[in-house]
Order: sequence, then structure tokens, then C-alpha cells
Amino acid sequence: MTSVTFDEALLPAHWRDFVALTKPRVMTLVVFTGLCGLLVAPGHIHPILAFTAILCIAIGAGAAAALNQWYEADIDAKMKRTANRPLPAGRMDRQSALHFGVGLSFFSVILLGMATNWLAALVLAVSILFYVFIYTIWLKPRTAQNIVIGGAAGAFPPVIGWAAVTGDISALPVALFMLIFFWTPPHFWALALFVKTDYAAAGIPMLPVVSGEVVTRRQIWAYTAIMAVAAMAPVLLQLTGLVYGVTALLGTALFAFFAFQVYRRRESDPTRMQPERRLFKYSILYLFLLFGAVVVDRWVLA
Ligand code: HEM
Ligand SMILES: CC(C)=CCC/C(C)=C/CC/C(C)=C/COP(=O)(O)OP(=O)(O)O
Repeated sequence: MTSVTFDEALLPAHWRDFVALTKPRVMTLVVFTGLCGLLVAPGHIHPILAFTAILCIAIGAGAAAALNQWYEADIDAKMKRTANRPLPAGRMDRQSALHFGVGLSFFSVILLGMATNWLAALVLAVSILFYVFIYTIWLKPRTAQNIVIGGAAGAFPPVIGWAAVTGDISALPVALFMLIFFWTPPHFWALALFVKTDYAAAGIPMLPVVSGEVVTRRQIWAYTAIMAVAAMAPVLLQLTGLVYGVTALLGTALFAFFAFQVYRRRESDPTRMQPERRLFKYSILYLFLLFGAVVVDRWVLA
């Protein structure tokens, strides 16, 4: 384990490195889906407790991201996309990242349990453990199916938000979990197609590296079909209203269109935006839109 000597000249960058360790951009969507889960749940929660619950999801997710980078510092150093993270770039020692991640994991779970209930805290703990142990340590270095199973970690936040209010888990949060679960493979494999060389260099068995582009494009298309069913399930089960129904229908149709372009593409055309890049970008907007629509249905049209 390396240790960096304390250098006062590094001080201004110091807190920024801890923020970077939480993968703040990715976590915005994680927190947003958690917030939506909380907002659509029936029942009352004091605004301060609601805020605390969302804060705990953010802190827990950030802590899990820190532990992911603590474990993967050597891998991140080999990839262009991740080489400038605080650990591989040498701006932070591994032990600080470990203490930060473990400390905040305990803090977020215990605070959530005390502020809301222990079911919500348990699900937060499970998602942190899932991301760190099942995905990062166990599956990611071993199998190309890593994100299909490991991706479940990122699907828990709406369940946590819901449970924080109700103390239980019912059909709608399960449906929202399934939506994120089946959304994750197209989201990630689209990106993996255009950073394939990075993963190959780091020796990570991501699908495009192990099975090739054609298989990956087919799998993206297959998971998009399953995701479409998951996206429409809340409508068919009458768990949501018209705004979600229309948003999910149109949003998913566009998702399927982009996924189909990814599926069809064989040769790269440097003059146009790559379909996989477009699908990746749109996948993020898509989840924001659908989760936002569930909330609009519940609050504006109730
Ligand atoms: C195992 C599952 C997942 C994997 C492997 C994965 C992987 C990635 C990777 C490698 C990036 C590239 C950008 C970066 O390094 O910052 C990314 C971006 C992103 N991911 Fe995922 N992701 C997963 C699940 C999720 C989930 C569950 C969410 C939220 C619900 C999410 C939200 C985002 C967002 C918002 C970005 C864009 C960040 C930016 O603007 O830079 N991802 N994802
Ligand atoms: C509440 C809670 C604990 C939520 C966890 C959220 C979660 C698991 C999000 C997954 C998203 C993510 C950053 C994947 C990155 O994969 P990677 O780590 O393989 O990406 P990298 O190559 O950029 O390190």
C-alpha cells in the first residue's frame, strides 16, 4: 500500500479529490431515482427526515464508489478514462480512500436507520455490499456478465426511498427496481463498445472484449426488449398514470430505435456520431424522464 506524504500545497485539491472519489456525476441519477422512490411512496414523512434519507442514499452511494476505487486503483491506472482519478493519479493514498469509504458506509446506514426505519437502512447496506463485494471484487474481474448481476446494486435506490417512507416494499418499487436492472446492460454495454480498448488494456472481461462487438450489439438489443417490458409494466399493472404511460411509451420507442441502430451497425462511420455513443447519452436522459414522470403522475395529477 502506498502512502503519500502530506503536502500543504495539495490542500486546495484535497477536498475535491474526496468529492471525485464519490463519482458525483453518476451518483446524481442514483440519488434522483432514490428521491423519486421517496416522493411517490404513499404516506407522510417529515421534510427533514426525507432530506436526511436522500442524503444517506447519496453518502452511501458515494462511499460505495470510494470503495470501488480503493479496490481498483491499479486497474483505473491502466485506463485512459480513469487514470486521472485521485488514487491512480497519486493525489490520495489508498488507506484514506478505504477509511473514507468504510466510515461513510456505516455512517449512512446507521443514520438512515435512526432517521427513518431499519428496512430502508438494510436495503442501503445491501446495495453498498452488492456494489463492492458482488460486483467490484467478485464478478467484474471474472465474467462478462458482471454488470447484468452486479448492476442490481444501482437498482436499489428507489426501493430505499420508498421504504424510508412506508417501512415496506410493494409492487411499484419492485417495478422501478426492475426497470433500472434491465436498463443497466444497454446503458453500460453501449459505453463499453466505445471504450473497449480501455477495458482490454486493463484486462477486464467486459462483453465487447470477451465476445466481440456483434454479440454485444445483439445483447444490447435483447436487453432493450426486456427493459421495454419492464418500462411498460407499471402501466399494465395500473401502478402509474397517464403521464408515465405516455412518457414510457415514447421514451422507450426512442430507446429501442437507438438500440436498433446500434444492433444494425457493423462498420464505423467517422462522419456521424456513433450510434453507441448516442444510445449511452440517451440512456441517462431516459431514466431521468421516466422517473420524473412517475412523480408528476403522483403529485401533479393526483
Ligand atoms: C453495474 C452497473 C453500471 C455500470 C458498470 C456503469 C458504468 C458507467 C460508466 C463506466 C460510466 C462512464 C462515466 C464515468 O466513468 O464517470 C457511466 C456513466 C454514467 N452512469 Fe452508469 N453504470 C452502471 C449503472 C448505472 C446506474 C444504476 C446509474 C443510475 C441510476 C448510472 C448512471 C450513470 C450516469 C448518470 C452516467 C454519466 C456520468 C457523466 O455524465 O459523466 N449508471 N456508467
Ligand atoms: C445506494 C448505492 C450503494 C448505490 C450504488 C450505485 C451503483 C452501484 C451504481 C453503479 C454505477 C457505477 C458507478 C458503475 C460504474 O461501474 P464501474 O465501477 O465498473 O466503473 P468504472 O470503470 O468507472 O470504475
